[in-house]
Parts: sequence; C-alpha cells; structure tokens
Amino acid sequence: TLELKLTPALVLLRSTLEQLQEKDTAKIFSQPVNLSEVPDYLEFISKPMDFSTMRTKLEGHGYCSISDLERDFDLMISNCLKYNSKDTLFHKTALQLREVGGAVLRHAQRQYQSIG
Ligand SMILES: CC(=O)c1c[nH]c2ccccc12
Repeated sequence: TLELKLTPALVLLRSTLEQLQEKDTAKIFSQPVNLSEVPDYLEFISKPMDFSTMRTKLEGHGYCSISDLERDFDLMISNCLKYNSKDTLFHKTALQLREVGGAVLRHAQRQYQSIG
C-alpha cells in the first residue's frame, strides 16, 4: 500500500508492537505498574516500561529499528522477572512472553531488512 511505501519502518514497528501486545493475553503489561498500588516498585526497578509507554514512544518516532523496540521489550520483561518472585504468575507469564515475543521479533527483523 501507499503507506508501506512512504513510511515502511513505522508501519512495521507498529505492527510488531501490536503483535507483541497480542501475546500479553492477561494484559499485565498494558499499562505502567501503578506506583500508588505498588509503593516499593521503584526500590527495585529503576526504569519502568510497559506497552502503552512503548506505543507513545513509537508514535513519537522514538524507535529507529526493531532492536530499539526489542530493547524496551526486554527491559519490560526483565523488570517483571526482577520484581516478581519465581513462584508468581506474573514471573511465569513474563518468561512465556519472552519466548513468544522473541519469535515475533526475529520475524520482524527479517522483514525490516527486506524493506531496506
Ligand atoms: C508487570 C508487573 O510486574 C505488574 C503488573 N501489575 C502488577 C501489580 C503489582 C505488582 C507488579 C505488577
């Protein structure tokens, strides 16, 4: 389509972020961790990250490549693995999302290279 010709990178980044967010079926990563509900969160996590923050950054041209997007995805996952102990559903969900998200990102990287 015309859009793909004009801004292929942005279209591909947006589609990749949407595919990653679809995998978060429990929607635990949709919004920032609520710091009033979780008052000690910033004692453990220096750089919070979530999908809504990533979306805003993407629309503001904050990502230049798939690996830029992957960096914030990995940050979001590692924050969750750090804050939530191994026996929690949040921790197990993050491990699962890391695997399925990795496959999404590998495919997107190949597409990104192909549009030049
Ligand atoms: C993604 C994540 O760590 C969390 C998502 N929602 C939360 C609520 C309390 C504590 C942590 C979280």
